[in-house]
Amino acid sequence: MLRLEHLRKTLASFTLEVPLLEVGDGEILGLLGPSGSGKTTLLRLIAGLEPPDSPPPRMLLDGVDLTPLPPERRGIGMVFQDYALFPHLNVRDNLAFGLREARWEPTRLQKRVDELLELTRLGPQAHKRPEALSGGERQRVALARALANLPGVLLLDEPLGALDRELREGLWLELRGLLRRAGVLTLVVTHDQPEAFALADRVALLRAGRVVQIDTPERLYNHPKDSWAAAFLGHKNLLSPEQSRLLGLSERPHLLPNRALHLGAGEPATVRERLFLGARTVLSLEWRGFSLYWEGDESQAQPGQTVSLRVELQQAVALEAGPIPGVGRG
Ligand SMILES: Nc1ncnc2c1ncn2[C@@H]1O[C@H](COP(=O)(O)OP(=O)(O)OP(=O)(O)O)[C@@H](O)[C@H]1O
Repeated sequence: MLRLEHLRKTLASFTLEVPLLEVGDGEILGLLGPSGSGKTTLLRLIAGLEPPDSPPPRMLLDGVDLTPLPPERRGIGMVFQDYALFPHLNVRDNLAFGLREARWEPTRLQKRVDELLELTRLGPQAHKRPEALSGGERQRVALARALANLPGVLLLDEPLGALDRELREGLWLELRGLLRRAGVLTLVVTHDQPEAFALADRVALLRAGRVVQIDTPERLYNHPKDSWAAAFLGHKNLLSPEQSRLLGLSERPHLLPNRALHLGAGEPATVRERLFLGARTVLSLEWRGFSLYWEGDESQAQPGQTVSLRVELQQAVALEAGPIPGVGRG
């Protein structure tokens, strides 16, 4: 288990402050937050690439404090966005490199490389150099190399960031499966909400150097803490305290999740805009003077038409006050 206590780092006007963070054995924790929220700084502190502020924190890995140890003695594997593979070495030698440096005995080393090729299903590519690999294959080599020396913790910084959107989505299943098979406690940084949800067992949401909420993807999405978290996680229908009151809810911010909105058998709503996104259709609706977004499998409703909308207000989720205003009125 990894347990961080009283971790603090100031960089110019930015401060990262993590009073307590625990990650379980074999757990994949996603670090999700906007640009500049401190995700990379947190990884760098754990890896020992950045010194923490004093008084020194405690960073316990299975009870051993990593804080005084240099990076190479922390038992941490890292994958950066650019993968940093050795271009002149084939896949097998890229994987063997660190093990040779660590003076692994040759038979044990070859066995470990074979295991890694099997784990990452890179056997057929073993004799190719990085230039002859696809983006996804390079990413797997980088991951295999980070796992080579049996690290206690794996740190992934935007591991799919070098790949384009469609390829990234295709690799979520593969990467998730690979991490599961590897069974190593992993922290994975991403600024992409679906990616964090797809890869992680739990997600820590960072804002301005603080972990504002940490939970399973489902609970985080269904019960964001405040309006900021709800908006960052992709929710569109946020009500201000005043709007909540007008709808008969308590006078605090609320989230109307998509499951609360049903087309058919309700009150009239005017379609302002319709977006067809392939698997989903999005409608921007005006209902009782509120702007609401509906999202579903299909709707043929066109801008200017009136549809019937049923809003289940009992599904509204109460939020703490946050900086994002509610949905537009009028
Ligand atoms: N060496 C440094 N000196 C001064 N400020 C720094 C330094 N490194 C990072 N920062 C600042 O610390 C803050 C957090 O940076 P960090 O890279 O951890 O954020 P991030 O969440 O990983 O962002 P991104 O998603 O853009 O990579 C930013 O405001 C950044 O400008």
